[in-house]
Amino acid sequence: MSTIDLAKYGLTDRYETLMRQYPEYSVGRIVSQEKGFYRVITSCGEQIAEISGKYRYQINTPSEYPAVGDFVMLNSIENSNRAVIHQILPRKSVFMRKNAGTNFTEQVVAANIDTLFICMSLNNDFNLRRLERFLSIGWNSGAVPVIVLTKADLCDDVKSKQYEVELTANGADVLITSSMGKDGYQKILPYLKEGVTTAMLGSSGVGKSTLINLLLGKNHQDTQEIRGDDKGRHTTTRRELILLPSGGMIIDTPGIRELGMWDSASGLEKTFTDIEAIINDCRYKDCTHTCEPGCAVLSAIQNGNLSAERWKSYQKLQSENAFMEDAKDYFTKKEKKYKEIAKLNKSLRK
Ligand SMILES: Nc1nc2c(ncn2[C@@H]2O[C@H](COP(=O)(O)OP(=O)(O)OP(=O)(O)O)[C@@H](O)[C@H]2O)c(=O)[nH]1
Ligand SMILES: [Zn+2]
Repeated sequence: MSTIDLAKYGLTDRYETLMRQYPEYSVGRIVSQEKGFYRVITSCGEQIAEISGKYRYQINTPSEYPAVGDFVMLNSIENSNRAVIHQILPRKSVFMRKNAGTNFTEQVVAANIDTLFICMSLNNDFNLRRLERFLSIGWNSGAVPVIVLTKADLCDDVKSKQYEVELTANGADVLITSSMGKDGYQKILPYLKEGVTTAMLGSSGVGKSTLINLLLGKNHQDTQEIRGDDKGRHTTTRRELILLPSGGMIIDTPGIRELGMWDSASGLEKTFTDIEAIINDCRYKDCTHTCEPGCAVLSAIQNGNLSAERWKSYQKLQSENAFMEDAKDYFTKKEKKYKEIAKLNKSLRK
């Protein structure tokens, strides 16, 4: 059986002390959250875990659910790669997302991030007010923000912009990067030490994925083989807490991205009124805009009224939104169901 050194995954003395309260369980760190289960890295490898019914019943607020980056106490189910989560160890830092318009007020998008890279591009995205907002999200979380100015190759007054940012940064480090040159991301490397957890925050398109891919040296969508499946099927799983070859980790979740998504209170519709109008002209109400006759989106792209890039960006933001909606829906339903079952059990025992 493989033994994994959890220090690489950020298990420090702090957590070692905290986990001693639960000698009956072993420790693991959540690397991704999927519909209905978590992937947890443990000293024996990756396991698929669910929260115990008892823990779920004790949950009072959504923030008590485990999230990517959490250290959890679990017990493994023998002869399987499954486990049950019984406790979350106290968080060192936490990123919350507020859901406007629902009673689902706060949700944890990631936990235990040490260093937060706040990315802002030196060209179109440059906006000191937004930087201030991101900095406050960073400081509030408990992580240490580091400002990463991207796309230096597209800016001809780097020095003066750097100066403005340093005045706004209020003590946070400011790094200049470009993903065009081979070495444009080197300044980030000193922050990626073994056991350190990082994340990238910033508006869409500032170059976060490009930087992450450079740091990884490959595309981070892993293809994993499902073992024990007679069809030898392949599935794509997205690991959201990723170990970097340089040491250290990066957390890249749709939730974290979403924190950087909105510049103001405006929603997707407001940002993409042009696309919403085009979609209205599709022949079919349930048009998927992929192959249908009379699809207004496809013809707008073809005749140049809509750029394929803008369409791609819209779809990306849409799917991030859908992901959050699904998660919200799942939690609400599951919570309700478990509470009902627990109540029923309680009344039967009386
Ligand atoms: N010129 C230049 N272009 C860059 C640089 N970094 C990224 N880009 C380009 O900018 C575009 C957006 O980059 P992404 O890495 O997808 O941006 P992102 O921040 O991950 O965007 P989201 O996934 O929407 O959050 C891509 O076309 C990149 O090729 C850079 O340093 N210089
Ligand atoms: Zn269409």
